[in-house]
Amino acid sequence: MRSDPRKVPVVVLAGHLGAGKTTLLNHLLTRPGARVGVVVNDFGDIDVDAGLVTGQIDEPAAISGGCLCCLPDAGGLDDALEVLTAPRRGLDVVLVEASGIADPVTLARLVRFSGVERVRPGGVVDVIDAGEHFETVDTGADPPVRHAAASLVVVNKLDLLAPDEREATFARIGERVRGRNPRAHVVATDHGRIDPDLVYDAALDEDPPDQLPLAALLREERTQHHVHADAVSVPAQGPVSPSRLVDLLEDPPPGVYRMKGHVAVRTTRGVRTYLVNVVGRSVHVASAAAPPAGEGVVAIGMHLDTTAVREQVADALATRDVPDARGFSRLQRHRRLSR
Ligand SMILES: Nc1nc2c(ncn2[C@@H]2O[C@H](COP(=O)(O)OP(=O)(O)OP(=O)(O)O)[C@@H](O)[C@H]2O)c(=O)[nH]1
Repeated sequence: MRSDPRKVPVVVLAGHLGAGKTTLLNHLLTRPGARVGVVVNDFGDIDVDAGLVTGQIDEPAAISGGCLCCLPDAGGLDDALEVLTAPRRGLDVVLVEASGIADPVTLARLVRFSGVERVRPGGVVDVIDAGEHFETVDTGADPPVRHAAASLVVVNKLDLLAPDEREATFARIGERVRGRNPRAHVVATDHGRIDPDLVYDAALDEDPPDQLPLAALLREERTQHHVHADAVSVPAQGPVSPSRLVDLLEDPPPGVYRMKGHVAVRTTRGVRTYLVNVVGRSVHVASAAAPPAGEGVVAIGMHLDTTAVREQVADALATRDVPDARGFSRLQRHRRLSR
């Protein structure tokens, strides 16, 4: 059976917190020629990811405030897909970037059973943080169920491993993925730099035949629910103290695995804005333009004491509108190391 050309493939970009989904998405959007629509699911209340999507699209449809698979009615996913698959838009593909806590099996199901007529399931791309995978995702005796949902597995961040560990780690992840899903395509990369055709070609696949694990999983009545995660979003009211900010980034509140957001700092040459990212133990700081919706940080983790986390993050983001040379040089050091 050939696919209906009037339908638009919808590809889910999944991956654990901070694995590199937004980075991969931005890489895909640099491909000239493809007309791509984007849906971004930010788990916190601040649209950090939506603000970071760059490239040749009008504007991403942002679904924030919770994880897609937990929000009632999938949090408006069908509404976004209805708009993006409208024939007058003429899109070749729609990419849905899920929050880092979303379960790929549930996401695949949301697309498969979407009420939108012009949607065609285009597969699941699962981004893996090569350095953290065996600490965060693949921690049991059996390979994780999520591997069954992926049509393409992108083993990312290999640059963060020692050169002599890369091949073995990639092979080990591939073996575990194929333990669940012999058909999954597994690629190695860093910074999401994969051939975009891999994603778009995955989108050309017909529906998987019934014997495939995904089809069976999708038929199951009970969906797999992810471990409950909490997000604490704290807006900043003005420039912050770089010393306190760096203290926060280097030593996040207990249970916080992921932090991201924009912050501004007063320097002797004016106010500078930074994009900050924490994933596990790694801290990434980059210069950024001031976000239209204002600065702020989202902290995400499992079983958080949200009141304590909020207080700690708010303390670190308290306004301090005077230059602090020592703090600034600590922040700049992180920025240099992040390049
Ligand atoms: N060194 C290195 N850093 C990377 C790579 N890919 C992404 N990063 C960095 O990792 C951090 C998280 O990347 P994102 O693309 O925001 O990850 P994400 O999966 O979208 O994050 P969530 O949506 O919060 O789950 C950022 O600081 C990226 O610059 C990589 O391959 N190597």
